[in-house]
Amino acid sequence: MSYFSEYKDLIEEGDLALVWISRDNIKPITIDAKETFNTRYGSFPHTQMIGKPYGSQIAIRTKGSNKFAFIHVLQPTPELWTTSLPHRTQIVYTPDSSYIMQRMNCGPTTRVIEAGTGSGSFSHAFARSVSHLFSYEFHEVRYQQALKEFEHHGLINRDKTVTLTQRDVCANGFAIRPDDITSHKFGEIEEQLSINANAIFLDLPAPWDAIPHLEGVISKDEKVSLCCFSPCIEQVDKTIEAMEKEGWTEIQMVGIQGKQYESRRQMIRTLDDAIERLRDVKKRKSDGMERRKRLCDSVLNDDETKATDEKRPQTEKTRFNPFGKGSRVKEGDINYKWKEVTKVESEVKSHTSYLTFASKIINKDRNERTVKTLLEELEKK
Ligand SMILES: C[S@@+](CC[C@H](N)C(=O)[O-])C[C@H]1O[C@@H](n2cnc3c(N)ncnc32)[C@H](O)[C@@H]1O
Repeated sequence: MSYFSEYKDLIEEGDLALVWISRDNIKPITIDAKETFNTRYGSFPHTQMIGKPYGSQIAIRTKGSNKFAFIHVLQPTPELWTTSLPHRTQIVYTPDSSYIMQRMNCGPTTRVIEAGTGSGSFSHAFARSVSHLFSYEFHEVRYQQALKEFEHHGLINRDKTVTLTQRDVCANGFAIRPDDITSHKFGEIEEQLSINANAIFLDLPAPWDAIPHLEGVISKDEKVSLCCFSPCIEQVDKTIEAMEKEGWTEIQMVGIQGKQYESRRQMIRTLDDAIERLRDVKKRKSDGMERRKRLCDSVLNDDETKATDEKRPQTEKTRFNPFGKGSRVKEGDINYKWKEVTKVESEVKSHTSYLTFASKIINKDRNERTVKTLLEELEKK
């Protein structure tokens, strides 16, 4: 099965599962009854996970203490995989990949070319949504690792969602033939794979060398979208030059700036609360001054015992104070009033590259028959 596009309820032997330790710490594991997942908080035998529903919390008592350590076992998604995958290269993160896919109108009929495959982060997102992904990687070891991973994850399956090919696309283009190193199994009379791509994503150091090779492998009868992912503005400049030379239009460069928005509850504080708080501050100030004066007097009078034994006056400090100090109240406590607020991260994290988009329509002839059929269908509605 494809772990990334099909859902299942229960955790089973042999499954690829993602262990959520914290937001920044997610680890992929293959469920095996003989294995144990070790963390610095404790060890979790896989047998405790098997048979439980995905999303379950697994808790263990930590060694030498009465506390609990826990993890959550999740089903893989392309988004979670992006945050947990083994990095073989720089990768494309979800804020960029989701934007790119919607800009290129990716859907169940899209045939995508992706180069290079790298760590396969974007490949997993494409594979879930599109009709077919043709992914190219020229580095032999990275190609082999990606092939093994895609097979294990069910991306190269009977429906052949993904075709992975070892190729330098800048030097040799995108056409796939029987003597190429590729995951595609050629039939006896098949001479060349029909690619007919309508979306192309290039994450390469020199996309301008790959762009001239696209003409022969893209769809001729529909609008084709292209996106190049480049960290430097000089690369953008050279890419745009190549796009214009090769007849690509609607060129636009975009940068994604992502921020995390956290939803939380904030206690509603009234004017009475504010007045009470000011009274409390004033009282504690005068109590403190008096105590200090008494302490000085007793030291001057050499009355040390009295000074140390003197009990501190009771203040309102330990009572709940809606302005922060005092006893803590759990967020959402039903004894207090709350409102929903949004906390925004101050830092912008997701900008890793410039995204240069373009489009091309090769065959601009109006197909009168198709237009007539479409208009007739519209009229019927
Ligand atoms: C930054 S990584 C791609 C990361 C990928 N987008 C991801 O999300 O995991 C770039 C990859 O392109 C490959 N590459 C560079 N030049 C290439 C070329 N001319 N043909 C094919 N692959 C190439 C590199 O080996 C590298 O693995």
